Amino acid sequence: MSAVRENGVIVAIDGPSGAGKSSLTKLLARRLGYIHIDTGAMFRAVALMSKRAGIASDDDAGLAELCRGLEITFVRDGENCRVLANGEDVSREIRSEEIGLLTSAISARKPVREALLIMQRAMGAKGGVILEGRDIGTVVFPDAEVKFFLSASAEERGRRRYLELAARGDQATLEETIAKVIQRDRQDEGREHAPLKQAEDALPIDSTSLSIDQVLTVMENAVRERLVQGDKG
Ligand SMILES: Nc1ncnc2c1ncn2[C@@H]1O[C@H](COP(=O)(O)OP(=O)(O)O)[C@@H](O)[C@H]1O
Ligand SMILES: Nc1ccn([C@H]2C[C@H](O)[C@@H](COP(=O)(O)OP(=O)(O)O)O2)c(=O)n1
Repeated sequence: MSAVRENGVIVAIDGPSGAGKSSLTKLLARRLGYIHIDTGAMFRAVALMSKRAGIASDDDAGLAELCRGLEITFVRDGENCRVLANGEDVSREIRSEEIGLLTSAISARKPVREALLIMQRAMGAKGGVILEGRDIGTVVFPDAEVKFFLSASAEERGRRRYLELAARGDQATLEETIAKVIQRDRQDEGREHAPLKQAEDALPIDSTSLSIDQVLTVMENAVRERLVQGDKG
């Protein structure tokens, strides 16, 4: 175990939509016995609750009020993790394409980022966690012991998302899906607050031509090497 923090190290996995963050975080957390924190799901939960409350995506005062009264928790469900918003399981509802697009707008608002930043730091401060998102290694935990920036070509990420949507019966075409991925990239990279970008000390992994297992091996080796370093003090 690392001598760095109480429960182990903090691992940050940042990257654009469809790069493989959720898949790899889930597998790596299982390998290491770490907690998986899906920060994207937290932003999605805020987006869902704002939609239900009729709060516009640019109503910063309304969004700040909403976040003050919102408790987001993760509950292990066998191999999976349920996302609860004020005790309600919203795991499925937050995954719709509509909520995904709304989340991209909501996540650009400063009050939302400030509120979730406090929650994310409280969840991960003791270590033994893997957080996936857009700004983990740059804003949430700039002192994270291990940082990855996981990417892939827009075409490959669109293809992966297209296969996912098709498996859910969604009729979107491959071309439409690639275009949406590129649109989300632009929004996530171009926003003023905590834009998507690679931390200077992050290990870049381009998964365009790598399998999930190949990426997992690279990540696990990097974390275990850091744990050994930590034990040496
Ligand atoms: N290296 C890879 N090769 C092939 N498919 C992948 C790879 N990484 C992820 N996928 C698949 O791509 C889709 C999106 O992966 P996901 O982990 O949800 O990405 P993100 O969380 O970065 O949006 C999933 O269906 C996943 O199984
Ligand atoms: N730490 C984070 C995580 C997600 N976001 C934004 C970026 C995305 O547009 C939405 C949804 O993130 P999510 O990771 O669920 O989306 P993908 O699975 O990557 O398509 O939230 C963010 O701004 N900061």
